[in-house]
Formats: sequence, structure tokens, C-alpha cells
Amino acid sequence: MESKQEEDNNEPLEYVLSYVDTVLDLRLPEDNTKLEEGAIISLSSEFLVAGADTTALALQWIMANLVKYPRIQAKLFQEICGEDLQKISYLKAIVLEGLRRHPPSHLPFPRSVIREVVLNGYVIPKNAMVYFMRADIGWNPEVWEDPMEFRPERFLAGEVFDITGSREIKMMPFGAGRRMCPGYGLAMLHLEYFVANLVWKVERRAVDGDDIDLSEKDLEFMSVMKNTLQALISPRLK
Ligand code: HEM
Repeated sequence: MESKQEEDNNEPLEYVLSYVDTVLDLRLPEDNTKLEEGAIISLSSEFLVAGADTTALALQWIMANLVKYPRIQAKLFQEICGEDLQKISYLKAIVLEGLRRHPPSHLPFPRSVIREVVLNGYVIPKNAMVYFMRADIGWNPEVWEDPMEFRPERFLAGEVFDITGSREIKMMPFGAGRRMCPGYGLAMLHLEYFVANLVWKVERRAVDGDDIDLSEKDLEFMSVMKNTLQALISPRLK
């Protein structure tokens, strides 16, 4: 587990600081010692687990909605043709709507209260455990019109949506605050890249008679489709 800066033939490589390198260099603030191997392995595997299934599931839910709603898929295809990916606002809207409607990591993680507070008339005592219902926050009918509908257009009106919730929390697929997902920028980039390329290269249609079931499997750690997406694919001709 040592950082590798030169190839075997001693040709210098362009140095890229990897996550593992940062963990190897980390010093504990209490006594300035390095992390033990077990802690390094745990942090590294957490990084892989947290980043792989989440993004793959988000992609699957988004593609399922694009197959279910061919109008949205066609509109996205029109926008992708000849446009710079960074500029396509409908693509970003589709990814955000996918994360709002189907947040892959839907189970709440506990937080402990560091001082007594009163919230909506309820006393929350110090050291109590509180859970934020991450998915339900994005489905609040007082905030979102017809929240269970997949409607990317809702993200097109108004300002650029702040997914970090630093000003106002309307949904929190990546959590919020100081323990918010550190990979959210990478995840958004991956999702936009994959959704755009999958729609650009291939058209997907529902198998005859299948209206695409968007229900979830019960009691899963992540939000998993009850019936895996199946679609007919045809390459788009140039
Ligand atoms: C669509 C994709 C993703 C979703 C929906 C997602 C969601 C989340 C959520 C909800 C949390 C918990 C935040 C909290 O405790 O409040 C989290 C934590 C975390 N995520 Fe992600 N994540 C995604 C992708 C990624 C990627 C790509 C990486 C890394 C490459 C990553 C690394 C992590 C790590 C290391 C944590 C733990 C942070 C901590 O405990 O301080 N995630 N993620």
C-alpha cells in the first residue's frame, strides 16, 4: 500500500493523488499516529461500497423512467444531439428528478442530538437519536406538486437547484450538512455522463405489454426495483 510514483523502468508517471494515499498519510489529531491497517481497509471499502451500488441503482431507476415515459426520452435525445453535455439542463433535470423520486440510499442514518432543542413544539433531549426520512423529504406534497410523478420539468423553472441543501432542504438524496455524501459531485457527473450516452447511442422501449413497474423491493438496504428493468433496444441510426 505504498504510493507509486515511478514505473518499473523508472520513467516518471504523472502523479495522481489517490484516496488510499490520503488515508495512508492521515494522522489522528489526538496523538498524531497513523491509522491502523484495519481502519484503512474499512475506510477504503466504505468508499467503494458507498460509491458503486448507489450510482448504479440511481442509473437503473432513471433509465426505467425513460423507458416508461418515451416522451421524456425523446426530448432528452433531441437536446443531446450536437450539444455540450455540461449545458444540457434537461439532462440535469432528469438526473435530479431520478434522485428525488428514487433516492438509492433511502434508509435513514441516525444522528445524535448534542444539545436539547425544541422542534415544532416537541422537546428533543440531548443525546437522543434522530432519523431523517430521506426519501419522504423529497416526496413532501407541501413542497412538490404531485410528488410521486416523474416530472423533470419541475427542475427547469427558477434557479439552479442546490443539491447540497445549504440554503433550504427540499430533498436530500446525498444527505446534508457536514456528513453529506463526499462523492456527490462525482455521482452527478457519472449519472449525467451515463444517462446521456445511453440515450444518445440506443433507443429503449418497453417490452410489449409491460408498463414498467416502478415499485420497490421491501426491506432492502438500498432502493432496489422489485422487477428488474427489461427493455427492447435499437441502435439510433446516424
Ligand atoms: C447516486 C449516488 C450516491 C448517493 C445517492 C449517495 C448517497 C449517500 C448518502 C445518503 C450518504 C449518507 C450521508 C449522511 O450520513 O447524511 C452517503 C455517504 C457517503 N458516500 Fe455517498 N452517495 C452516492 C455516491 C457516492 C460516491 C460516488 C462515493 C465515492 C466515490 C460516495 C462515498 C460516500 C462516503 C465515503 C460516505 C460516508 C461519508 C461519511 O460518513 O462521512 N458516495 N452517500
